Amino acid sequence: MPPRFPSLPSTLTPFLHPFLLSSTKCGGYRTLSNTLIQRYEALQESSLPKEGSHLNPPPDDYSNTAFADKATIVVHSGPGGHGCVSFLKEKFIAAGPANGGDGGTGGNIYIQAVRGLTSLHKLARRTNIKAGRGRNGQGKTKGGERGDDVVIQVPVGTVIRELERDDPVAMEEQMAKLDAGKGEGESTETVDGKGPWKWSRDKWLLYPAITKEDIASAEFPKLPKGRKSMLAMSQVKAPVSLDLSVPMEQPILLAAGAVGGLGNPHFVTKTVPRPKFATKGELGIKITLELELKLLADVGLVGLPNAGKSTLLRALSKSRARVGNWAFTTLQPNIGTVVIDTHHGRPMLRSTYDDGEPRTCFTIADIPGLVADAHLDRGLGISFLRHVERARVLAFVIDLSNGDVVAALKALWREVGLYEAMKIQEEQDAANTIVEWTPFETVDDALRGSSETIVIPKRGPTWDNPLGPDMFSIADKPWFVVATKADLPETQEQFEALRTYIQNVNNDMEAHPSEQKRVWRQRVEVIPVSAINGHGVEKITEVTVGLLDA
Ligand SMILES: Nc1nc2c(ncn2[C@@H]2O[C@H](COP(=O)(O)OP(=O)(O)OP(=O)(O)O)[C@@H](O)[C@H]2O)c(=O)[nH]1
Ligand SMILES: [Mg+2]
Repeated sequence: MPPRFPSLPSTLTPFLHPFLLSSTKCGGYRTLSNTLIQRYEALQESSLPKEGSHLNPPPDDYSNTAFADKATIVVHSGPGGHGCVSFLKEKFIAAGPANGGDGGTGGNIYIQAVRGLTSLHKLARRTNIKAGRGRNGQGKTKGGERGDDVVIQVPVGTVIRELERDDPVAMEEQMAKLDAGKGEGESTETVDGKGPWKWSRDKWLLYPAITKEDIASAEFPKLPKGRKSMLAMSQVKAPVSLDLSVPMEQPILLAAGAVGGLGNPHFVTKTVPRPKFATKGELGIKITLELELKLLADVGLVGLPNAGKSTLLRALSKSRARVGNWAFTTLQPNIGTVVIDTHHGRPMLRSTYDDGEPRTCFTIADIPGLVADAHLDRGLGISFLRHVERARVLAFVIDLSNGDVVAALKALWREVGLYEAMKIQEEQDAANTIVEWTPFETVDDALRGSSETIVIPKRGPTWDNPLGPDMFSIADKPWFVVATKADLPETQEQFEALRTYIQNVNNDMEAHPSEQKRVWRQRVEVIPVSAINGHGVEKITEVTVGLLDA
């Protein structure tokens, strides 16, 4: 068929600007006036933004988005402040009563999943996170101030697992229990060994002017047991294992600050009216945690290398992802935020989260290009596919100027499908693992080599085990196709081929490109865009919001 309008170049622009070629009632084509054609052609010629603009940047105009999806941190709750040894000093009182204040409680460590964060890179840089120490008690029965709390904010979709815990108070309690079990009625006081006194030197704070004789003759009271603050009751149960998949209104307590020491008035007895000692504050808890961001972004851009994913991200957001006319420009994910409500006037689109709260933005992840056999770890392989698995909606970015588009889409789905099949197999293997172990209880056992076989049953993720195998399906995710580089010549046929193919998939006349059985069954959209000009990209926002709200 001859071109419908011979004077126009055969690019896809007609379907980006269909009004230019709309047919009239009588079936013929509306004749465009010469001036309109001229303007249109001028638009065509100057259609590529000049090099150096935001959407067609030189390769060195980029900023690396700091991104990390894993972090290991050590959190320390604050140690308690020391109790104070002090005595009232008044003009006519020679030896005033004890009035040392208690030490302040150490700061707590909280954790909270919030919307708006997209990466763990800030946490990955900070290995140790410490809450403030409680202040020491002071004279005149003045208690020490509390230590500063720390709230660790993580993106929604973070899974937290405890690797190691050092809780001195709990350890002490355990030891005390063991001791109590050994000799009934025996005192649990620690014996320093050297002196005649029954006290653990590192637990007590002594008056600076105390003499050896004082110590030797002093009746030290029973050492207070390792104490915990009331807050410790509401601490997350050890070992910590959390799957923070929804935003939290209130942070939760990971590690409570340790209690402060007791001031000397606590130790006043008839025999010791002016105790020259107080206790030190307890030590805080130290927990090593492994954080992993399971949900990467709302939308993941899946495409072959050089398809135009990073340019598309630039067109949709303020991202300065690196763009270059070669494969593998992008080596790690760039996350961009698409703002749909700037809080100036009416929002561009109305959208809400599952909990009814209005959505003001969504995130897009531009990930490295996918090559054939990526599931066998070619190209950036598995690391790339791991990111695909984590997006809520997938946008397949197809370059209309680069050969057979239907084949490109099928190749992308094939890789994703193969990866998924491999992952499911791996997880099933892991889930059915048989662990053999030999609990030698007696020497006889060891000699006979008796062993016990434990089969760990297949389990899905639960609150206790959020890292349990999850039988996810990538083909189950909502998806759409972005046909990009529509400004280039000879792309219209490719777009038509792609549209026809997707229509057939939508009408069940073609198999789903993933060739999986359980697939997302709703209407798949094909959106033509020219990302480099920013044309047609609003439709992507509209479709994405529709899918996220569904
Ligand atoms: N004409 C035209 N060129 C485009 C368009 N989008 C991207 N390009 C060009 O295509 C090339 C590759 O773009 P990128 O955005 O870096 O592609 P990518 O998919 O991120 O590439 P990798 O990160 O390597 O996978 C660049 O030279 C872009 O200027 C478009 O809509 N029209
Ligand atoms: Mg890129």
